Amino acid sequence: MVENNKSASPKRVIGIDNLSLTFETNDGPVNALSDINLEIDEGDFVSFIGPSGCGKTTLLRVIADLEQPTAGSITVNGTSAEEARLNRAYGYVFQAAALYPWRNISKNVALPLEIMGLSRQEQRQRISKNLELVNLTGFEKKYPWQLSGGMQQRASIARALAVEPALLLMDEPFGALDEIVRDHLNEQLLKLWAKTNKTVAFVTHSIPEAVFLSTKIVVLCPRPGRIYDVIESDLPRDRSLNIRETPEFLKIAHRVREGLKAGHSYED
Ligand SMILES: Nc1ncnc2c1ncn2[C@@H]1O[C@H](COP(=O)(O)OP(=O)(O)OP(=O)(O)O)[C@@H](O)[C@H]1O
Repeated sequence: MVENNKSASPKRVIGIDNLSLTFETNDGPVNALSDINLEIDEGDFVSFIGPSGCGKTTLLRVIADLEQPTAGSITVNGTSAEEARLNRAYGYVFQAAALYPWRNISKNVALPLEIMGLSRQEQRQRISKNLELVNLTGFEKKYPWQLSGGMQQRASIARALAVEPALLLMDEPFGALDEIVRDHLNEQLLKLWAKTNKTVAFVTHSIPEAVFLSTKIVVLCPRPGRIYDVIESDLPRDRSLNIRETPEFLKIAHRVREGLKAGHSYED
């Protein structure tokens, strides 16, 4: 019998069931995440948006196995989060580019590849392929401080991509950049996503950024950190920045804003 591997339903990349995480602190317990249920499929671009302290970073860190839930369960790429981490199933991009100043761009991208023990030739191939993906070909020998903030962030994305993960975890990668640079990088990121078919989990504080980038928007609210709304976007996957003026875009942005307002205490 010929096995048909093509299933109608997409592959589940992240499955989160009744997950909670409480930090024990000197001031008592902090319920960073409470009863989270979420499914993310292959090729999804999912944004997490919510006020400060609602658990966005903690959720990303749980997916990355950098924090352990106190209740519930999580699978990443069909395995435990720990196994996924050991299998290098994800690349992680932080808010600050976190490049090593004493290494040039090429050597920064090479770092995880050196740790993986790849041959020099394989390292060279991956460096050149991924710098090309983020439009940094020609900047291999430059040091981080010789590049703009946006270019540094692109270099850190290239470094995350170089391990060839199926999943990209991005924690406010463009939060510190001005709006025009951010717009440009948003467009580039969408193109890169379309080209590579990665699954992306993306933390942001920006409503337009979340709506522009995502296939699914998860609105969180704090104390305890929980999901308030999950919005499946019906915008076409192939989009340009002009889409932000359309009624369809504004409708989704409105729903996100309403969710944020409902979960906001304004005490902070
Ligand atoms: N290691 C930790 N120990 C104790 N409490 C923590 C720890 N990490 C996070 N918290 C608390 O958990 C809650 C969620 O924090 P988290 O950083 O995930 O929020 P966030 O939504 O990412 O916030 P921001 O938008 O400001 O980055 C906060 O109340 C925070 O103070």
